[in-house]
Amino acid sequence: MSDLTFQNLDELEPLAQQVLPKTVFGYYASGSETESTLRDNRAVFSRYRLMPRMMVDVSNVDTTLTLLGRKVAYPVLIAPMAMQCMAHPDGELAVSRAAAAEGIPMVQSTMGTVGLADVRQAGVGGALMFFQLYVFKNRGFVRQLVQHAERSGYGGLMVTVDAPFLGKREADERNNFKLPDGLRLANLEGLGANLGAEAGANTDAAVHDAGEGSGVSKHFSDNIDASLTWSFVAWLRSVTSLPIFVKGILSAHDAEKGVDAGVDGIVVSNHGGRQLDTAPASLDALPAIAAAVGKRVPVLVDGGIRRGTDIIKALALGADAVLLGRPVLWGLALGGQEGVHKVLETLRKELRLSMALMGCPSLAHLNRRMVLAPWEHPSARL
Ligand SMILES: Cc1cc2nc3c(=O)[nH]c(=O)nc-3n(C[C@H](O)[C@H](O)[C@H](O)COP(=O)(O)O)c2cc1C
Ligand SMILES: CCCCCCC(=O)C(=O)O
Repeated sequence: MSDLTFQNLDELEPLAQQVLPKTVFGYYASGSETESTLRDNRAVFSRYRLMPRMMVDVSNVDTTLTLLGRKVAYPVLIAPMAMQCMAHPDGELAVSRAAAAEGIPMVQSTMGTVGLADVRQAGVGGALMFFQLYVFKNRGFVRQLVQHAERSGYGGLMVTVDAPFLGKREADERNNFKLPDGLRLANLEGLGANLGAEAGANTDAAVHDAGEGSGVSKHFSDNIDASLTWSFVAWLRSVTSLPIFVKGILSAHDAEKGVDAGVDGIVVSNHGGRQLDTAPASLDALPAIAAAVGKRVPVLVDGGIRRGTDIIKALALGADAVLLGRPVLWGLALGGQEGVHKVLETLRKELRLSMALMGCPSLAHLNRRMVLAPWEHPSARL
C-alpha cells in the first residue's frame, strides 16, 4: 500500500522531482525551447470561468460516457507517454492496471518500455485501449506494428501528427538524455533486425548513446517519417480495421482535413508543450476545432489538465473527453500502480464534485453557456 499523500495533482511534480534521476525528471517535465506553450497549457484554465446553475437535482451525478461504442467511467484517457519504466520498474503495466481498475482508456505509446501485447493484457477487463502510432520510414514495420496492436486487442489507433521531428528540448540536450541501460523500446525490436536496413533505421545505438545532445531526439529523426501527409490515413485504413484518431491538431483547417480524410476522432494537442514552442494552449485551440468538426467524430483534448474543473471547461468548450499526461508519471514514480490509481481517483472525485456544484447531473448537461471565455463578462449569461 502506498503512503503517498497529496491534495491535488499540482502538488505531485515537486514530489516526483525528489525521487527521479535528474535526466529522467528533465525529460518527463520539460517542454521545448522557452516552454511558453507548456506554461500556457496550464495558465489558460484560470482565464476561463465557470457559470454554474442552481436548483438542479444533483443527488446522483453520472460521469460516464460512450466512446467508440464502449462505456468509459469518466471522460479521461491516459495520454500516450514514452518510456514509463524510467519512472517505476512496472512502468506501462502499472499504468494499464490502474486505468483498467478505474474503467478509463489508456493510450499506449509506440515508444513503450514494455511490449504492447503485455500492456494490453494487463488492462484486460477494463475500458477500451488505444495504441498510439509513430509512423516510421519503414512502412513494412508500421504495418506489422499496427496489425500486432489489432491482434493484441487494442480498440483504436491514435496517430501522432505533430512530431515529424522531436521539438528542441533543451533540458534533454543539456543532460545528454538517453534511455537508461537495461531498458528497451520494446515495440521496436523488429525494426533494425529484420526490416530497417532499407530505410536506414537506427534502433538501439542512438537511444542508448551517451554522446552529445539528446539520444532520443537523434533516434527519432533517424527513424520517423517526416514526409507524412493526409494520404497516410488511406494507407493505414488499407492495413487495419481499427478506428483511427489523429493526435496533435491545433487548427480548424487541419481538423476539417482530418475528417475529410476519414479519421474517426481528433485529438486537440500541442504534445504537452514539447513540440512547437509558442503554439497555442490546447484549450484555446479547442472551440474552433469543435465547431468545425460539428460532432461528426469525437474530439478529445490534452495539455495541462490537472483539476476536475479543467475537465468541465474542456467539455463545455466542445471536447468529448480529455487526456491526462504528466501527473500519471508522477503518480507512477511516487507509488507505482497505487500511485497512478490515487492520481486518477483524485481527479475523478474532483470531477464529480464540480459537476454537482455546476448543477450538472450528467455530462450531457455541460454546454458552451456554462463557461465564460476571457473576453466574456458574466453579464453575457443573464
Ligand atoms: C514524458 C512524455 C512522453 C510523451 N510521449 C509521447 C508519445 O510517445 N507519443 C505521443 O503522441 N505523445 C507523447 N507525449 C505527449 C502526451 O501524450 C500529451 O500530449 C501531453 O503530455 C499532455 O499534456 P500534460 O502532460 O500537460 O497532461 C508525451 C508527453 C510526455 C510528458
Ligand atoms: C526514441 C524515443 C522517442 C520518444 C518520444 C516520445 C515523445 O513523443 C515525447 O514527447 O517525448
